[in-house]
Amino acid sequence: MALLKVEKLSKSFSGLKAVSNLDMEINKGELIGLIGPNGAGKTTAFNLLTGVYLPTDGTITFQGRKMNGLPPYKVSGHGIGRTFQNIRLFDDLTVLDNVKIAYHQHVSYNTLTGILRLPGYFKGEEEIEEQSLKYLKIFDLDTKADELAKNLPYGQQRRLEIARALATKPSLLLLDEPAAGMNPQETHSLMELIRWIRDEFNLTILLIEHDMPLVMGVCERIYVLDYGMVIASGTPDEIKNNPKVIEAYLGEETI
Ligand SMILES: Nc1ncnc2c1ncn2[C@@H]1O[C@H](COP(=O)(O)OP(=O)(O)OP(=O)(O)O)[C@@H](O)[C@H]1O
Repeated sequence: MALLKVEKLSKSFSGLKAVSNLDMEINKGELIGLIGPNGAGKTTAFNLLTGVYLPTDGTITFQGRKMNGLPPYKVSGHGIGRTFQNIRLFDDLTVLDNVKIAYHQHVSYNTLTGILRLPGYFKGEEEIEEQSLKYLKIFDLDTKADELAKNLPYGQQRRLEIARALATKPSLLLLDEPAAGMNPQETHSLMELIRWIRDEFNLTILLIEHDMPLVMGVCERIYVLDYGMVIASGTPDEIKNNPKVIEAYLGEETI
């Protein structure tokens, strides 16, 4: 059974079909790319998958459960985590607090324990801090734990967003242009990191990206959207050589 099955998923904005009849099947452990020109519907697809938008039509099935109509916090609770194209950190909180906030929903102490500050509460807080630092270390951000998020360079903010998404303990992680604004060296190490977190955390990853070396280097399969529709899907080699994709997106120079 596919981990994520998307059938005939559509979303219209006052007549504009942003996503149209999208079919997609992703198996556990896969690393999948979603590419296409600007305005093709990629971010809208992510917003549908995470409950930000209600589909106009179609179904989303995740781990055998229908996800249509669930609000974002419930989708996240079921194990779909994401990052955003426009970084959405809490700018005026520290790097550590940005991760702690995400981790909070997974620690088991009840409200009364929290209100009364019983020993279980402190154990919970300690555990959150320890785990959050662990995530920061993975992304080489542990030495920045006490800095304000807004003071980090752009590439580090992007890594912090991924760390925060991981702290929600997803089984499916959606990354929206993780390499945007990164230099080639940062992009290369991000590519290795994405592979590593997939293996280390048993993740399935779907990523939107315009950086073709990253997509082609890291993804096992790729879906290509154009005007909201899938125009091709396949391995990086199949996609690179697909005339429709070359015409709509990649351009002749990539052949
Ligand atoms: N909330 C909205 N209201 C109206 N139109 C929208 C909304 N969100 C997206 N659109 C439109 O839907 C289409 C798809 O947009 P979307 O952002 O999903 O594309 P994209 O493939 O992610 O593009 P990019 O690569 O530039 O991020 C575009 O024409 C966009 O203007």
